[in-house]
Amino acid sequence: MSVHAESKSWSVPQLAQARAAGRKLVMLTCYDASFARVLDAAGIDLILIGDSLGMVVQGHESTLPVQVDDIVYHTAAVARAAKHPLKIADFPFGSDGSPAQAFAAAVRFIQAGAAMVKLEGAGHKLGTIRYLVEREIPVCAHLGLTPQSVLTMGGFKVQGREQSAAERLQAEALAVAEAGAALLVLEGVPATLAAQITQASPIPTIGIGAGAGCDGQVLVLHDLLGIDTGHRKPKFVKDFLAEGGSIAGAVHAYAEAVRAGTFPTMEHSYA
Ligand SMILES: Nc1nc(=O)c2c([nH]1)NC[C@@H]1CN(c3ccc(C(=O)N[C@@H](CCC(=O)O)C(=O)O)cc3)CN21
Ligand SMILES: CC(C)C(=O)C(=O)O
Ligand SMILES: [Mg+2]
Repeated sequence: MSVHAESKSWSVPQLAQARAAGRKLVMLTCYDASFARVLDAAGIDLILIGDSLGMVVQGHESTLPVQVDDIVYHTAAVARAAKHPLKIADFPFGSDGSPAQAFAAAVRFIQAGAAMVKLEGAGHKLGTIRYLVEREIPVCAHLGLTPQSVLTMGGFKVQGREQSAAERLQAEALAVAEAGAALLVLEGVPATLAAQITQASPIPTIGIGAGAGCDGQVLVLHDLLGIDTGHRKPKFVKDFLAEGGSIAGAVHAYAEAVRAGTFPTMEHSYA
């Protein structure tokens, strides 16, 4: 039996309560049971079974080859071991193209142990968010640098730098909340813009490369452990293993830094 830093299990309504109480939300990606035990014991609030597994576990150049079966498999492994964190399963590319298709995948994610599902984008995805929420499936939105848009973006590029793009992002953030999303990941967005979006947002925001003004932070687990995944390292990545001294210590150091507001600094953000 592991010793848990937090004894409670997270529920979706508690996300808004944490935000109202001024408590930062600490999220990490995780793909297997052994690491899930470490994250659970360290008191991580939210675990994302991210489609980033395509790059850090499967060795692909992008997240595009990931399948629904892969997310189901890894969600089940994580859910067996992590009891307290809220588990969020990431829709892989092409699995959320229509509301009915997304619903079928979401049911598999929930039955594998997820409590929430995450999808990239707004636009036609707003209808899908509404469709899932009406069917009692909690949804996390994801805007800004959406890695599944790598082909149209022409690479993993910071989003919202021009005024028109910033305004579009602000409108999308309000729209996903209006459609029923309960959480919003902001990735690869200038820190000032992410802070403005967070202030205007009716739902909590989680940043990755979006500055310290968000309501919480997320990182890819392998990045926090300083593992060379063979891909270009984004500016927002910080190796916590050096200061943490061990894998559990690194996860702990990350959680403490997010809660204290000492991570990220501008060194790990975009101006
Ligand atoms: N290990 C890992 N960490 C991640 O954060 C991550 C993945 N994999 N795979 C899926 C996506 C891809 N991500 C990425 C990948 C690269 C950059 C990157 O190199 N960005 C440039 C931005 C340049 C600019 O537009 O100014 C950078 O210099 O940080 C950002 C996000 C985030 N996600
Ligand atoms: C980087 C996070 C937000 C993600 O979507 C993933 O890990 O797949
Ligand atoms: Mg993802």
